[in-house]
Amino acid sequence: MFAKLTTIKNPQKLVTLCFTLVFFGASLLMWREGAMLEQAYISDQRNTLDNIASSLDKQLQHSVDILFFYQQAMEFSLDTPFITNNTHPGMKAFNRERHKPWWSVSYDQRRTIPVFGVSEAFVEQHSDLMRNNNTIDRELSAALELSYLLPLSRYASTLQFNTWYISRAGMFVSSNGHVLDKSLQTTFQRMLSRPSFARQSLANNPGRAVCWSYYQDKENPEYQVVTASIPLDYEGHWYGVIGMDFTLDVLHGYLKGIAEQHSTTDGAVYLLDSKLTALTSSMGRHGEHLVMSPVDQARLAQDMSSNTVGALRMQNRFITWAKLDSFDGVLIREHNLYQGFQGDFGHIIMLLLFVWVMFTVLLTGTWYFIRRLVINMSVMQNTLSWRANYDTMTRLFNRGAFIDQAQQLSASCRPNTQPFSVIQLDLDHFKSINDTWGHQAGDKVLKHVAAVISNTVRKQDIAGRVGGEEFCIVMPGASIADATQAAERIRERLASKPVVYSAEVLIAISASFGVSSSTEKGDYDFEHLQSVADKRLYAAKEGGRNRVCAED
Ligand SMILES: Nc1nc2c(ncn2[C@@H]2O[C@H](COP(=O)(O)OP(=O)(O)OP(=O)(O)O)[C@@H](O)[C@H]2O)c(=O)[nH]1
Repeated sequence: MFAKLTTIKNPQKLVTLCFTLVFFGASLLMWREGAMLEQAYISDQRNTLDNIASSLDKQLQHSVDILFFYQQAMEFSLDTPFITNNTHPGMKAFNRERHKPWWSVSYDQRRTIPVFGVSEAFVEQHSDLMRNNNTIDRELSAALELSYLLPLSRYASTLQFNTWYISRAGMFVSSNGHVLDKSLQTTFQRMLSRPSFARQSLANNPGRAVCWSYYQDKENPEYQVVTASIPLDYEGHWYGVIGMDFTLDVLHGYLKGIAEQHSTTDGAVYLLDSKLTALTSSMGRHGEHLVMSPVDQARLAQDMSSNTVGALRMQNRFITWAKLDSFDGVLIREHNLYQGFQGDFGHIIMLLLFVWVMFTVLLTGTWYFIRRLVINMSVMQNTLSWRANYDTMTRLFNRGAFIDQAQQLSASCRPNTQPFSVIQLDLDHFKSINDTWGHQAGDKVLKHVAAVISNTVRKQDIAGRVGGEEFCIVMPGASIADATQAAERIRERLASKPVVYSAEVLIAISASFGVSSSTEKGDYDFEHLQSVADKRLYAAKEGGRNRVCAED
């Protein structure tokens, strides 16, 4: 195992790979933690908004229940009126006033709110209006009974700002009352034009359900209300509409209060109508703080088409939404990134991020340190292994490694009887170079000789320094003649050029060569071939040096 590891070519790459795996593994775990926290955050946000929506729903439903109570009271009155003929004081007053452009009838000044009305001519001008003399006494009776009940609504803890009844016979009752002057006609006209009235016709609301609408007065833009309205029908005839107005101020105050109750002051809660227009919010009377692009609105609408509560991330904002049961709209809560980080979940995420950054820094530091260590070890190992095989001065194989290589080569040539030759080389009078110019000069000569050998032999040949000033070359595929020629070339190159030791000192050198080959006797024993070459080298020395001897 260790041996395998030591032969890995790029241990630093392996270290980097291991650290990368650890980094990605740990980051994945952190990311998973973060994703789980995000889910918990989303559920928390949803629950909070769901609670707010339920509270608002409860309040609105309570108001709507009161609206139904008024409707039933008026239906009961239509069924069993207390005014049954024209002799009744209320009827007498109505008959006196009905032709005036504006009028009021009140039954008991202390307890009731007056019933206000417009003229006969006004009624005739409007296609939606109709004053039926056969039913007007019943309707007036019902309106007067409602005027008894409406002052009580202030004791019910509801959100409404104004409760009213508008009759198609040209009269109305409003819990906020009215001044008896010509503005009454304008008020009546405005009430007719509001969607809360128009949407309650038999054609527009065949199911006779509660209708929610938003209204902003064109002449007085500050007057903005959300209205719940229900029709008043009796014996198949549509008499009028009972409604409740909730001003944006009231709704804003309610949202603000409830948001504070749920400790959600760090994020705004908005009330949106069915067209996803923000009506009001916990931040301000209007919903103008909410900025939603058409794309965001489309995403929200799509999400809302299949759920009643949900959450969406929009750029750097987080939106939770909940549909309201009683109101045809939606409540949304907006949290920006900064607000998100302020809460408990934000703190945990920050801590997680901090741990991840610290871990990454430590891991990077450790990776750098270990990588450097491994690189240094690898360089040291390579140097040691090179030194085990090579001669540091000449950069040729050292004696041991050369003999190993030469034996392997001769063994590989033997099966095919491929020629295999050996050249043994010894510098002439090298001692006198050392003695004359010093050991440094001798070393330079040895390097020069090694360079000449390396540049002269072929790629497949191997050269080594086998003694002090002794070299050996093995040549696979070379016959005795080829090897002799090669030895001759080396000899000539050495003898023809002196070694430049310094500017003034040129050292003339020569060498003697002994050559042997398997082509002589079919002998592939390297040691034997080397000893033959050695003997011939001595013969060359004996014969006067600076020569090649290739035979006995
Ligand atoms: N500078 C240097 N000298 C070396 C090194 N190794 C061996 N020598 C010297 O090489 C010389 C070899 O001398 P000898 O064996 O007498 O041979 P020679 O002087 O070349 O004479 P012949 O071989 O007979 O021509 C010795 O003086 C060694 O000290 C070396 O690495 N560097």
